[in-house]
Amino acid sequence: MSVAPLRIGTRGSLLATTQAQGIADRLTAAGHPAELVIISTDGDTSTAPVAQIGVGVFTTAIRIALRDNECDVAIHSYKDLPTKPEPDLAMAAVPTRVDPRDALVSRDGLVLGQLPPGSLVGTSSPRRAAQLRALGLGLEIRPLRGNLDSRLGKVANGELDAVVVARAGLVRIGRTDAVTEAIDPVVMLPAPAQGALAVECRADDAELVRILAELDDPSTRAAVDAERAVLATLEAGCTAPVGAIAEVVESINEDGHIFAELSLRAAVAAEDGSEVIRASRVGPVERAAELGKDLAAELLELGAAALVDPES
Ligand SMILES: NCc1[nH]cc(CCC(=O)O)c1CC(=O)O
Repeated sequence: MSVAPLRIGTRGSLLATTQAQGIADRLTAAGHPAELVIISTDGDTSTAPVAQIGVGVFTTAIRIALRDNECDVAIHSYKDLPTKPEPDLAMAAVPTRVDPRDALVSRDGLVLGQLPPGSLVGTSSPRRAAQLRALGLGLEIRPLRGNLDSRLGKVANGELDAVVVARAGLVRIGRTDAVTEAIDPVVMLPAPAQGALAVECRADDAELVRILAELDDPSTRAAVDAERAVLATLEAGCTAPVGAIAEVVESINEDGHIFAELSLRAAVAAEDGSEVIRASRVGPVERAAELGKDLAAELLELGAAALVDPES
């Protein structure tokens, strides 16, 4: 290996650079000095709703930089990655995820159930909007984009009564103080892979694949594989009203032997909140992707296709 530092490609937002610096620090501590390379993505240069810009808005430019050898490693928020496989890139590590739940940030510390009807709640995620509407609380959903600070600022300045964002983002930038409720997945299922990072490199960079593998957390990888298999099977993208969460849980067999299983829950919601289709199952950790695929098939049997793509 050359002695030049590993170049880690990342977006330039506070959230992105914080999470990428965490990976760089771990690599440096393990004897592989690393530095960040900031890459601007369509999601950074456009203020249009993400659902309009299309899939891969936060990730495509970083992957191009990786392919063009402008960086050696790419770090993405895993939930921003399209589900389409990229055979020339290796998912070299999926580090331990942080809390995957969505978080409510409201004025006056109100939790969801305390927000009066008519409260203005900011989110541009169809998944969050649909699940919020399905609660039947009479909340008014308002579009919300921009970096985390500006989103929180809209609550602080009174423009909105509350916003819903990924709790993981607030954890990473040290703003968990702002959270008024970590929303239980029974109330709102997070986006598939929320709170997880994707660490990619070129698939033919065998030595780097081996080095990055040290950052991998197999339980997080299994959970994310199951959640994203739901999304891929439903042929839904990162802006679809699809939520999923998987967790490795301990089970016990008849001989008293303790073993790990993967527990997966998923939901598809109508954007107007009129319907939410839910399903869940538990299966072997080694069969994470099949578990997700099977669960998606069940959701489709229950009528999910019409909710994922209302035109169909
Ligand atoms: N592009 C949005 C995005 N991508 C990843 C995160 C949060 C952190 C994560 O899920 O790892 C966010 C912000 C949000 O949803 O509030």
